[in-house]
Order: sequence, then structure tokens, then C-alpha cells
Amino acid sequence: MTVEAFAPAKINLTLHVTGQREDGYHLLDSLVVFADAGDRLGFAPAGNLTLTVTGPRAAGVPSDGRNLVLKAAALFGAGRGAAITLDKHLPAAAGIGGGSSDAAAALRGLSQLWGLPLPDAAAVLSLGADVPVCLAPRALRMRGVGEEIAEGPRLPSMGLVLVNPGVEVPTPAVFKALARKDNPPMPHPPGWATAAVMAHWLRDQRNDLEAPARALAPVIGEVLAAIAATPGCLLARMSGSGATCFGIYDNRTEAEAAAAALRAQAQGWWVAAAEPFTL
Ligand SMILES: C[C@](O)(CO)[C@H](O)COP(=O)(O)OP(=O)(O)OC[C@H]1O[C@@H](n2ccc(N)nc2=O)[C@H](O)[C@@H]1O
Ligand SMILES: Nc1ncnc2c1ncn2[C@@H]1O[C@H](COP(=O)(O)OP(=O)(O)OP(=O)(O)O)[C@@H](O)[C@H]1O
Repeated sequence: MTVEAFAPAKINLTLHVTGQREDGYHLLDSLVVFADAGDRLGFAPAGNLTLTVTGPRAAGVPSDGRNLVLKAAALFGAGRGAAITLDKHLPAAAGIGGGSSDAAAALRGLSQLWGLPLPDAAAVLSLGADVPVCLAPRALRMRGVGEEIAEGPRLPSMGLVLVNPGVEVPTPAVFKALARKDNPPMPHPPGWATAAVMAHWLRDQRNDLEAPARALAPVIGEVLAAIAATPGCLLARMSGSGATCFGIYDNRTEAEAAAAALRAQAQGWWVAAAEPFTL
């Protein structure tokens, strides 16, 4: 039996940083959604545990114990075998949870292959702050350092564009560069009938990591301006700690047109058109 799992891109439509714990981790309030652009994983029975990394974004992604997929496998206990394939389509360290979503998909896939329950919440969080929210991909409100997950609002239909300019922005450096860590939390997200109404509400919210990330990688400002200038763009914002930015459109057709225009004008940028994904 071979098991397959999809690792969708994680998008922070909002990311309010509301405080900082003694251990240095920041307290967040974030509306998280997922996109149908992502990595694909396969799991086959085998005597040993192996990982093969393929795909257009495989360069630089480790296939040894540093890979979050193998760290996820280790949570089920030593001595279990599986031949794992990871087909990378998402840029790494890009603010869209590339490795974190892979780790969550690996937990789901190996739980099915091995017939074992998922590891407990603390073990999942030990893989990284973004892994809990990626475990059951749908619209969610994420608080705490990433461990408090609550149902999010019903989303309207919409199109999305994801753009990464090819610069890696280290998450710790962005958090460190934050001017203020005690920013206002996010109001309760009400749910919206259309993408335009949702974008109007989102415009009054924030990604508090956008300013420090732009200071570290000014090209993020160019990406945001290029997305905002595309026809039909309802909102342009950075996701997570960057450098990937997203645009929201009324529908996928408009998002595909915007993606084509962005690919034509910015050689070397990673551009994907997508729609919200729910597992
Ligand atoms: C920015 C977000 O992507 C938003 O979803 C996440 O908060 C970051 O999730 P992540 O990349 O999985 O983060 P981790 O790999 O767990 O932590 C990387 C580093 O980011 C900083 N970090 C992360 C999460 C958090 N709530 N506060 C932090 O200060 C810490 O310095 C940590 O050492
Ligand atoms: N499965 C994986 N895919 C990509 N990178 C991985 C993976 N496992 C480990 N890494 C390493 O983790 C580093 C962080 O990239 P990754 O995509 O995991 O960031 P993330 O924390 O999941 O996402 P974000 O950029 O949103 O914080 C990469 O530079 C890479 O060396």
C-alpha cells in the first residue's frame, strides 16, 4: 500500500504579534488559510526509513535528518521503515510554511501507513511553531506561539497569487527586528460573503512582521507593489515572516492573469496562482 499526502502552502492573511514569552518566543494572533499550491509526499512500506527529495524546488533541501519530514517520522519511535518521496514545489524558508507543511503531511501520511495515532500536541509543536496549524489545513485562527488553534471563519470563493522574489529571510532575524512586540490582537474574523468584503476587513488588520522583513529584504516592497498593481488585486500582503507575498482576487481566473503578468515582468521570481485549500 502506498499513501500520498499533500502539503499545502500556509498563508497568514493576518499576523498580529501581541507579546513575547520569557523564552523569547512571540505571542501571535493570526488568520491562517492554505492554498492548493504545495508539495506532494508519498509513503511506501520499506525495511528502512529513507527520504528522496525531487521537484523544481528540491535544490538546497536536505534529505537527511535535518529534513522536517524525517524529524516528523522520528516522533513515531525508532525502528520503523518507510520509503518517503518529497516532491518540492514550494520555496523553502519563504514564509509559507514549506517545511512545516511537509512535516504535518508526513505526520498524517505515516500515521496512515503505520496505523498509528498522531503524536501528541506537544510533540507536534516540537517540530516547529507552524506545524500544529498545518496538521488539519483549513481556515484557522492561530494564537499563542502557534499551539492555540481555533476554527476560522467560512471563506468566500477567491483567487490567490503567491510571489517569492528568491531571497531567504531567516524567521528568527525578522522577529528580532520587530520594533514593538505588544501590538493589538486581531478582532474576531466575522466571515464574509465575497472576496472584496473580506479584503476590506483584512485591510484594517496587519502583518506586524512585514516592516522588519522589508528592512532586511527591501525587494519585498517591490513584490508588494507589483502584486498591488495587477488588475483585480483586492489586497497585497506578506505571508508569515516572508519573503513570499500574496495577492487576493475575486476568482482564480483573475489570479491566473495576474500570475502571468507577474511572471512576465519579474524574471526569477517564483509565482503561483491558487485557490484556498481545505483538507
Ligand atoms: C512566522 C510564522 O511562520 C507565522 O506562522 C511562525 O510564527 C514561525 O513558525 P516557524 O517558522 O515554524 O518557527 P520555528 O521554526 O518554530 O522558530 C523559528 C524561530 O522563530 C522565532 N519565533 C517563532 C515562532 C514564534 N511564535 N515566535 C518566535 O519568536 C524564534 O526565534 C524561533 O527560534
Ligand atoms: N521539508 C523541507 N522543505 C524545505 N526546507 C526544509 C525541509 N526540511 C527542512 N528544511 C530546512 O528548513 C529551512 C527552513 O525552511 P522551511 O520551508 O522549513 O521554513 P518554514 O519554517 O517551514 O516556513 P516559513 O518560511 O513559513 O517559516 C530550509 O532552509 C531547509 O534547509
